[in-house]
Amino acid sequence: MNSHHTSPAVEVTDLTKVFGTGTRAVRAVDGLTLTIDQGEIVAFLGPNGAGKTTTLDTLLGLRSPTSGNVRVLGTSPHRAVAAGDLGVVLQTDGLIPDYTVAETLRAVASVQGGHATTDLAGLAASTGLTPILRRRVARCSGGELQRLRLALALVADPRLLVLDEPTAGMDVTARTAFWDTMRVQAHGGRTILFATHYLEEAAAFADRIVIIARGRLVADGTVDEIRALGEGAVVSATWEGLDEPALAAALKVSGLADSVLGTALRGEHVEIRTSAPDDVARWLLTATPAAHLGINAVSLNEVFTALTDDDAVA
Ligand SMILES: Nc1ncnc2c1ncn2[C@@H]1O[C@H](COP(=O)(O)OP(=O)(O)OP(=O)(O)O)[C@@H](O)[C@H]1O
Repeated sequence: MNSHHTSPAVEVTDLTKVFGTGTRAVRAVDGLTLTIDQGEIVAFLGPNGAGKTTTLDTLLGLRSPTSGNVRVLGTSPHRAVAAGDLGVVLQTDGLIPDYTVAETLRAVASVQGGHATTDLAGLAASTGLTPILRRRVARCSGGELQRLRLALALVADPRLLVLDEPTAGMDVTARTAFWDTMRVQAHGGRTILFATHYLEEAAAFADRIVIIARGRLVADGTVDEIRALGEGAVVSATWEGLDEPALAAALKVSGLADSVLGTALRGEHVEIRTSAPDDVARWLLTATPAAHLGINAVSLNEVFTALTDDDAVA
């Protein structure tokens, strides 16, 4: 086997990208190191301005690093693109409004030359475009356009597919349909790297979640590993007639106040985030009027906010 097949799909080493100079310099990516193996499906998350797009642009050869190194499938981004190994779905691109979906597919396939699939009908079918092949680009919905962009990215059957917020602005139905299509494409060892703001879709679709903030890596792991970074669990219950002072007083008497990381009270619904969920649950059931008890892991959203919060201690 040659190194082309065994090398990582993506190797980012100490990548830094600075825009501008002097007092106006922006460190968009700040010493990022990341390896993605072939066949992995990775979600790339971070708040606005975290450096996701800049990192992806560097991987695609659209920007050069200020320092550090980026390799794609064992070679430079430019070589990987030239070899047809890299498929890309970006937030903006130059689709031609007057072309139909079919014409767009044919045009892109023709410029890809020898790398392009000869089975455009099959590609259209697998990306859900068959019913709209004769529709003009100008008349396509946002979700249809993204499926078209996906099909264009797949024309050369690339081994690495990079998508920058592919479902931004889609409604829930369109997002679900898009990821159903993506599932079909995530076969045969294709590596998929996508940036997103939607934690649920990262958790539902990716094997691995990479979170960056201010250009730096803040977390990297499976969905369960990321979730486990959230401290404690949330015990929820209904408690008739409860108000904030009564809750504080009851917790004080319970002897469990030290384990409590936070509380939220909405009407009769109380949530207690705690490092001792079993003890808090037992106390609620045996020593208080609380009912309808539930214990849940801290949500991914809460973990994400805690990890990427600007005020968080690094
Ligand atoms: N061409 C540029 N010139 C100057 N600054 C830039 C440029 N491109 C990006 N930046 C800055 O670099 C930082 C990272 O931006 P980037 O677009 O990579 O973040 P992002 O994580 O993709 O954000 P979003 O989720 O909002 O798309 C931001 O502060 C942004 O303003």
